[in-house]
Amino acid sequence: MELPQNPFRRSLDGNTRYGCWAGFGTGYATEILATTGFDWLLIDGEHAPNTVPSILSQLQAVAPYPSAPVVRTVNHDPALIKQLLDIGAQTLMIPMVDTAEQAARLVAATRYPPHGFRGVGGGLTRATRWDGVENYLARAHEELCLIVQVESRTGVDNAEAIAATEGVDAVFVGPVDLSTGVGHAGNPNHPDVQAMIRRTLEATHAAGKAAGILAPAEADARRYAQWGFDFIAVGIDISLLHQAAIETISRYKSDIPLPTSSLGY
Ligand SMILES: O=C(O)C(=O)C[C@H](O)[C@@H](O)CO
Repeated sequence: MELPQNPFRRSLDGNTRYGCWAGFGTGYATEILATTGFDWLLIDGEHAPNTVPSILSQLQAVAPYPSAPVVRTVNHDPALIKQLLDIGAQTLMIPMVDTAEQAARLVAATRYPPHGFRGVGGGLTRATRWDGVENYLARAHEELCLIVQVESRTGVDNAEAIAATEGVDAVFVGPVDLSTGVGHAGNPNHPDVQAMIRRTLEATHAAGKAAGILAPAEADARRYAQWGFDFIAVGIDISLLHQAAIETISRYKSDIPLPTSSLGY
């Protein structure tokens, strides 16, 4: 069979693509999201209770739907990256990338020798459809998409070099970690943080790469779309359930405390 296409990579055509964080860690919940019209879904292996098997079940659950899966790793471990690629993740988001050297090593972790050091799983893997994909070893990289997260002052300072790293396809700003790391905890809208976000966006576009960001508050998402962000996560499933539950019960009970965050995290 032909190498499966990567719908996320192919969707990055200059139009803003809207996504949702998938944080429940189950195929059942992520499949529900996949039926609702989001362009892409972030299966979060960093902060959600996910493991390689739970990510596999979510990839299988969303496969029939148009929402493209993006898998976020918990760290930079090449062994974990190998496992996630082997179960068929084609788009990876890696958190906390501060330097071009880190970015280059992450690229190498996704490529087979001589272009990198990914180990060969061959017929054991869903990625190769159990050895059914023709020329997988030579062609796998064509349908991979590597997104690195810039979410520190150092990362912003190095944004040009990170974005220009060959094999990096996109840069995703982590507004919560960035704002917290520079002394504005929970306030990505602080002018200093907004300037850092804009700088990262411009550096990414100057390198010819796509830029993404998380913005659950509608005003933020609309502003970032206007700035030219290519993909924006406009919701977090956990927060959507939490908010809807509170709104529902507070129609019947007057003593329910309303959510304090206006950012929607
Ligand atoms: O720093 C950020 O912003 C992110 O990387 C996203 C957070 O990790 C997200 O889990 C907040 O809910």
